[in-house]
Amino acid sequence: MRAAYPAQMGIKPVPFSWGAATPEERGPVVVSRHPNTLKLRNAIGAYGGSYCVYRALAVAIGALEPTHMPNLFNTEPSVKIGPHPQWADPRKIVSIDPYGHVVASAFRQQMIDGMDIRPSIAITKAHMTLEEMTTAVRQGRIQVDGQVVINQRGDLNVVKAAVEPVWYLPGVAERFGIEESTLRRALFEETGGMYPELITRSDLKVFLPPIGGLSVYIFGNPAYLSDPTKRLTARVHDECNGSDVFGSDICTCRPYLMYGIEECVREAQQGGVGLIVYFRKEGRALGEVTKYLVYNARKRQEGGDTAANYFLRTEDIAGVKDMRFQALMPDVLHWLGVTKIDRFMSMSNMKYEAIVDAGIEIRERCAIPDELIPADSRVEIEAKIASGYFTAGKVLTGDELGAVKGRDWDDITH
Ligand SMILES: Nc1nc2c(ncn2[C@@H]2O[C@H](COP(=O)(O)OP(=O)(O)OP(=O)(O)O)[C@@H](O)[C@H]2O)c(=O)[nH]1
Ligand SMILES: [Zn+2]
Repeated sequence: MRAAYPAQMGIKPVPFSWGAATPEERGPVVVSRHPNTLKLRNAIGAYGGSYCVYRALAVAIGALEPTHMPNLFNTEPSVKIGPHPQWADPRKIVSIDPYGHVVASAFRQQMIDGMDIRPSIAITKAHMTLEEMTTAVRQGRIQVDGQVVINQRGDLNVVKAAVEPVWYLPGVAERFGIEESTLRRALFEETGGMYPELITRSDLKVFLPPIGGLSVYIFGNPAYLSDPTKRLTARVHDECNGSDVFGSDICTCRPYLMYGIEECVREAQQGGVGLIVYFRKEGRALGEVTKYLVYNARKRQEGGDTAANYFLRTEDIAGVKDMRFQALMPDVLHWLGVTKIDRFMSMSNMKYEAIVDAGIEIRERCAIPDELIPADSRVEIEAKIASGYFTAGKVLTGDELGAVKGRDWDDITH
């Protein structure tokens, strides 16, 4: 039987030095409670982000052997990313493991010796078919070149990566200007006391939090991302399932994402490279339940759903208007070796400031074109612009904001 709190005796965490220049000097992130690894753990939490809970369920019902170790044969990255100088700076990357994709090769010997070490990043390649790209090709906005756009249907050739969070707690605390102990206490409390080691094992500095990660989509040659002589168009997007997947018209999320992809494709076809980073931070990281509660409150508001009240309603319910904390977001750009972005497909001042604060130059900010904004999402976009989002146009105030109204629920007949 595996003890919940193993005796301290014999505990010998694998040496680990965040921000080291090579994976060998840095050491592997060892978090598994596999019997071979239990006493060697140098991190808190579990592999797999939020999916560790499903793994628990699989073990609980007997569908998965708790001692199963992955066979990583042939799972290596489809393209080489890095190493980049940013990886050797303990301050530049604090929320992902820059060596997360080279685990199988860098720590081969440890794995042969029986250690349970897992990649936190996987890099593959794919084709993707999107209705908007099919239309772009049909309307002649985008040409088929056989490389980036591979056929008349507008199918795209991409390299993509999945990245799970790996937090270096002193670095995360420093990024937000707080004490590490304050961060550890809040993480312990707000996860229902789920990770006692946050409090009891201050020697363990790495935490794999049970949250969603991010996906990276690269259009064109991935090596160009870190080449300052090549142009880069990029969009960083936070998940909005209702719009991104299901086409809800209350916000601009999918139209902006698709516009970003089209511009990435265009950049890649002109000899540069395109990048989309997609974060699992639903509803500004407040979650979809909060988001829908806000939608209800907005639509039932006396005087209608107006831009003037947009953020107030969110704050009433969630206590804050945003929990995405973009300060950690640029880590993935450092991982990719990005030093400047030529065209940034976003109006968000929070994303912009986080990237510029991380020392990455943004040369041009590109707003979503007016014709792509669904009527009901005027409320959102005008409220965002009034709160500081980038625009080349007019910033509405006072009564003007109150006059921007969304669709009434009365219009919905069922
Ligand atoms: N809580 C809440 N979240 C929303 C609402 N509408 C959209 N969202 C979320 O807001 C986030 C929007 O992220 P992005 O599409 O990256 O856009 P942005 O950060 O606002 O800025 P841009 O880059 O200019 O598009 C996503 O996490 C959405 O799920 C809303 O009414 N309430
Ligand atoms: Zn949205």
